[in-house]
Amino acid sequence: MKKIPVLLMGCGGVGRHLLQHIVSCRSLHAEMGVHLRVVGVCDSKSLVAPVDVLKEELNDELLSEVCSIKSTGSPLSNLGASGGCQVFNGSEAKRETEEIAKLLGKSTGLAVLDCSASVETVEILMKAVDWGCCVVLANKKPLTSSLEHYDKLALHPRFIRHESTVGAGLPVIASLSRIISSGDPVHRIVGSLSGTLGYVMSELEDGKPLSQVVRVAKTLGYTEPDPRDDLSGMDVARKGLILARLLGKRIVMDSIKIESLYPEEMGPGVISVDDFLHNGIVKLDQSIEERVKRASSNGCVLRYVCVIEGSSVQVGIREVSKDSPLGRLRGSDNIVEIYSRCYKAQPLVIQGAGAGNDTTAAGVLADIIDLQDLFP
Ligand SMILES: NC(=O)C1=CN([C@@H]2O[C@H](COP(=O)(O)OP(=O)(O)OC[C@H]3O[C@@H](n4cnc5c(N)ncnc54)[C@H](OP(=O)(O)O)[C@@H]3O)[C@@H](O)[C@H]2O)C=CC1
Ligand SMILES: N[C@@H](CC=O)C(=O)O
Repeated sequence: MKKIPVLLMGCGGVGRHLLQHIVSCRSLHAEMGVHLRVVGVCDSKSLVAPVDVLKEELNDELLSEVCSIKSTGSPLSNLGASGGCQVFNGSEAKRETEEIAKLLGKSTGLAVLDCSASVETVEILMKAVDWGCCVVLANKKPLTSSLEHYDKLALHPRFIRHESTVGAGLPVIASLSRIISSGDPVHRIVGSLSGTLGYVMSELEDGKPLSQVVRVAKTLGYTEPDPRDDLSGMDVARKGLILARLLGKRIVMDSIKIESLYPEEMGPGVISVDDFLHNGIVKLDQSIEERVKRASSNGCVLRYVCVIEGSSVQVGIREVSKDSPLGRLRGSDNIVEIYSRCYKAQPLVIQGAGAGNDTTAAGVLADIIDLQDLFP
């Protein structure tokens, strides 16, 4: 049986679903001759790991306990050391995470999984790459910070997978990578890349207020931890940047034109998430309702669209015909249209659920299995 050691950073909605998928797929993976050996789980402050990471793993019972503790909103540190596992907190957790990555990266191999929404993981990811670890990302931030970080992560393409960073579990990165490696030049990508904004726009069409649908989108697991990351267009811009960089464009976030759905005075530096969701966003209900009605009187609907063409990436609201593929999109579905030499008149179209913890975690799991040939 091939053993793949994995260390998970981030145990929120996506991370917990991933652990549940790993456990529920045990017999399927055994039939495939693969066993995922969980050697560490981190949240923002703690790490839980077996005493001897070379020989032991966190067993399925413990993984279930981790999931139930985190699903109540409690910190991982509540777990307490028991049953052969150790809990490290604060700077000790960071140090120990690095020790595990160094030890296993250089011996058995290790897949470091980033299911956090933090930019702080970049530091360990950079070191993990140097130590020979594989990296699997749901987190878009490491790929959308500086070009220096991007280049380092992308240097060994066989060692990195990040399908869930664009379109959640949809095969967007895999399809685009195949087109690129076949030498088929991609001219243009047009897409609705946000599950949250797709859901919001189609619910607005049904006459619901923005404030209400954003709160529902959060409970459904579609939004980023701070839904303003979606509403500002930043999350879509990150996806656009990831696709553009995959196409070889040397661009940075500052060069992307982004339309935000809320004004600066409701931004993260000014009011809290709770304040925004309970008091701020209701003030936007009327203006967006009017915009939806204006579009409807033209036979159109609003969609938050990303267009990548040449070295330009633009993201913002567009009025599109109700009968167009973008206009027919419902709920959290994403659509990505890729135009290339081979897909010139009719684009290659990828469409389906583009957000949600279940599908995102499934995408991460498929990425890990895709790396199996790199492990002894
Ligand atoms: N939900 C979706 O549909 C999709 C999500 N994604 C991406 O998946 C990622 C996770 O999303 P989601 O699960 O909803 O987010 P959550 O906020 O639910 O979970 C984030 C987790 O990351 C932990 N964390 C924060 N900082 C660090 C750190 N420095 N090191 C280790 N762990 C850390 C948090 O710890 P603590 O619990 O202590 O706060 C928390 O457990 C995001 O990057 C998101 O963009 C991608 C595609 C689709
Ligand atoms: N918040 C994101 C989640 C996936 O990346 C979205 O709504 O698309």
